[in-house]
Parts: sequence; C-alpha cells; structure tokens
Amino acid sequence: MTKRIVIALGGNAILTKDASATAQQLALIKTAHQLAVLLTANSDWQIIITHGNGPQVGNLLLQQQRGSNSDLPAMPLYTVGAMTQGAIGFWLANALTQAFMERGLTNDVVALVTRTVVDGQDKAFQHPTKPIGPFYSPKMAKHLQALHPDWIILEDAGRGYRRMVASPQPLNIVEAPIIQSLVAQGVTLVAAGGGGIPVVHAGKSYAGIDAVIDKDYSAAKLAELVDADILLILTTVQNVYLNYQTPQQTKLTHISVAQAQQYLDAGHFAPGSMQPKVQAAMNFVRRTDKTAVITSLDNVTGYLQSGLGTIITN
Ligand SMILES: Nc1ncnc2c1ncn2[C@@H]1O[C@H](COP(=O)(O)OP(=O)(O)O)[C@@H](O)[C@H]1O
Ligand SMILES: NC(=O)OP(=O)(O)O
Repeated sequence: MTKRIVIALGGNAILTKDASATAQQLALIKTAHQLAVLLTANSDWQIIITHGNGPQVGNLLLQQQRGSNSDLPAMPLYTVGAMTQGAIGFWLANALTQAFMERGLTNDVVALVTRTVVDGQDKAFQHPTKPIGPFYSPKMAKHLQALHPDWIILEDAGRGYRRMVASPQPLNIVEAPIIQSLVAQGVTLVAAGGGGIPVVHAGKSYAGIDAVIDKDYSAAKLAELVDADILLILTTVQNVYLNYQTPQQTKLTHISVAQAQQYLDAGHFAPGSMQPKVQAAMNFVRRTDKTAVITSLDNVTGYLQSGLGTIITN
C-alpha cells in the first residue's frame, strides 16, 4: 500500500567525528544505503528526507567570520544556513542516486531549497537554545565568551559547551505544496534541510531571519503539511526510554500521545536531545491522528520487518 513518509535524519547520519567534506559524504553514502532499504521493500512508498545542520552551520559561520573583511564580507546566519542546506542536500541527493542505482531503484532524487516561515516575535529570539558548531571545554568557553560578549555559550545536554542561537517554531513551509506534488509523482525529496531556511513574511514575499530551526519540529510541520502517513525520526537510539541511563531504564515501544505528555512533564526526555523529538512526534500525531516513530538509523530494517522502535499514536 502506498505510504507517504517524512524522515528526519539525526546528526550521526552525516557527521560523527570528522567534519571534512569527504567524511560527511562517506557517512551519507552509508545512510543512503540504509534508507534505500525502505524503498527496496516498498517500491510505492513516497519518501521525503530532512536532516539537521547544527554542527555544519556553526562551523561554517566560524569560517565566515574568521576570513571576513570589507571585500569578503561574512554572510548572515540565515544565509549560512542556506549554504549548509545546499551542501548537505547535494551530498545526500548524490548518495541517494548512487544507493538507488545499486539497488535497481528508478526513483528520481531532488534536493529542494526550502524556506520555513517563523514569527519574528517568537520568544525564542530572546532565549537562544539551539546549539551550533563545535563543542568547547569550560576553559575555552570562558575564553570565547570574553572574546565575543554577544555570543550565548551554554552547556549542551551534558556533552560540552556550545554556541547557542535562536530556534523559533516553524509555522509554515513555503515549498510544501510543490514538495507534495513532486513526492506524489514518485520523486524522492530532500527538503527543509537544517529545519529549512528561516524566513518571515515581508510584504508579498519573505525575508531571511537569523536563526536555526529545529529539524525535528520542521519535519513534523512538513509531515503535517504534505499529509504524510508516518513521521519517522531516526537518531542514535533504537527506542525512547524512561529513566534513561539509570538502573530503572525502561524501553518505550508503543505509547499514546497522552502517555508521552505525561512522561515529558515528568522530565524523562532530556532538553536539547530527546525532548524536542518526542514533542515533534506529539505535535504531528495530535494534528493529524497519524503515526510517529522514533528509532535509530541502524534499525530501519528492524522497524520495517518487526515494528521495532518507539511508536507514538493517539
Ligand atoms: N529518554 C531518553 N531516551 C532515549 N534517548 C535519550 C533520552 N534522553 C536523552 N536521550 C539522548 O538523546 C539522543 C538523541 O538526541 P540527539 O543526539 O540530539 O539527536 P540527533 O540524532 O537528532 O542528533 C540519544 O542519543 C540519547 O543519548
Ligand atoms: N537544524 C537542526 O535541528 O540541526 P541539528 O539536528 O544538527 O541540531
């Protein structure tokens, strides 16, 4: 049966330790083969893939600022976001073309420059929470903070210090209608990469605004707008857990939105990592009455064959 699926790829799908272009492209070739499994088993499935850009946008912003002068001006954050969307979109489209060819799949692949509309008054602009770029030691964080008093540098989910930028909620995805039309024709799409390029309404058009949108929230919005059957959030863990990394850790296999809300309120999901994924999954299920799944990229086959993963329904 035809199914339309929006897939949100976690950071490990693109970048593990080595941030070079070669290493990221190699990681994406592996990812593309893992995703091609879905279409090999179900040739009539319609797939839209989105991905993060936190490390890449932060790294590129640093490079821009280091090399800039009046002849070579640094680009603003939203433009740097667009640059990473283009680069990762290109790598992923290329990797998918290769993986599809090797499996005899004939789907066309398109990476689409995608704009995500946000509210310029979103309170997120006053409270930056999106970590970008490299991790810093406490000492380095202190040094950078003194050097750049306007930066917000905070701890990122216990993993080290990172620069934080505003991450407003996605309200709309400008290209959603064309994405829906292309995917219905059997085109496999890479869209809304890095959460989409943040824009606000400006007269009859749009203007970029400095921010990095959370890719799980924009994936949920996109899934809603294109009438997807499933929102598939692929990360590093096969399941969402209660009491994660404690002796009481309990695997969640199938939960309702009401249960997810209860666990979220009780603080089971770490802010900045699992919390936005569960919230995005809940947003999609609440608005559409469809299904959201959180599992690992390595478990695509397990999900397909045995329904392994954390499944969230109404
Ligand atoms: N309750 C939880 N259940 C499962 N994983 C959790 C939980 N709380 C925090 N995590 C962490 O969240 C991580 C996924 O978030 P993150 O690394 O930010 O995602 P992404 O794959 O999008 O880069 C997991 O690898 C895990 O370490
Ligand atoms: N834009 C975004 O959510 O990127 P990460 O997933 O890399 O943080």
